[in-house]
Amino acid sequence: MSDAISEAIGVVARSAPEIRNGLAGRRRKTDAENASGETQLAADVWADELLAERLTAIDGVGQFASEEREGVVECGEGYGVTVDPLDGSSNLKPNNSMGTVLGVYDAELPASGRNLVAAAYVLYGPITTMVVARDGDVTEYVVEDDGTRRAVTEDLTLPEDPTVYGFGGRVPDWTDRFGDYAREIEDELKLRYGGAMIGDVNQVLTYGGVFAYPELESRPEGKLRLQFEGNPIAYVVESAGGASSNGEESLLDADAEAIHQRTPVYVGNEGLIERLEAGF
Ligand SMILES: O=P(O)(O)OC[C@H]1O[C@](O)(COP(=O)(O)O)[C@@H](O)[C@@H]1O
Ligand SMILES: [Mg+2]
Ligand SMILES: [Mg+2]
Repeated sequence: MSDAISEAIGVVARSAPEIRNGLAGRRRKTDAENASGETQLAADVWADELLAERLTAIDGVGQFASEEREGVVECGEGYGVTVDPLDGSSNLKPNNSMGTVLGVYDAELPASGRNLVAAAYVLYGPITTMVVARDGDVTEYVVEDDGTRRAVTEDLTLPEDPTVYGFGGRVPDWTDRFGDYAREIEDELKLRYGGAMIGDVNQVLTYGGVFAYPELESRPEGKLRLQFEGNPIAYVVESAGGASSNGEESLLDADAEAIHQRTPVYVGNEGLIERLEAGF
């Protein structure tokens, strides 16, 4: 069974250069909406289909779910695999960073983050990198054009002295308690917000700090999805010595109720997440 975990990580790595190269011709909107009610880009649909085909073919993968498809695909016996095929796809038009997010759950989907056995993401930045968390270790790789990975940072951990923050959502839509927290953080750290969770979280992992897509007045449940985004990113950040929260508890402890359920997401250095929870 554990081979299926490596296989899933390998499939995402090997697909990354292909996904990157296929983006240029797929920047247009389709007429379709995903299960979260967002208009899909041609690239979202294409990356979803490519990853679905390859991940469901792995022996030991029993279920596949994606932000870009309604239901869970049953494909055999074994792990539940989730993907956000393209994270931050509204960045495709202005040609800014985007990512791909993978979660491997040893449980039926939707599943608690405590059932994750691995999580990983690809960052399509100036170079293509991949961060993989497994068995408590986090490794950063450069992904070569042929899809092979070269480790560049082993035992990745958050720097102790945080320097950056990035918070999503419109400021007037923030709740008072999140606004109060943001004001404190603005005094201490430097704003870096790129509009793709993966890019924004990767700089928190690199420089230390905090990323949030918070609860909003108009949408207390926030924007990001627990199964495809919140849990895998929490698993990576916690494995790197940081912390995660939905405002009350670790994202990994949140109840999994529906495959596309949303959640507020707060991840970063432990002290910064503790302060957030203390003010909530
Ligand atoms: O445009 P906003 O409101 O800042 O939202 C940005 C957030 O939405 C997302 O783009 C949602 O992910 P998708 O692009 O996969 O739907 C996150 O990557 C990002 O953190
Ligand atoms: Mg996303
Ligand atoms: Mg997406």
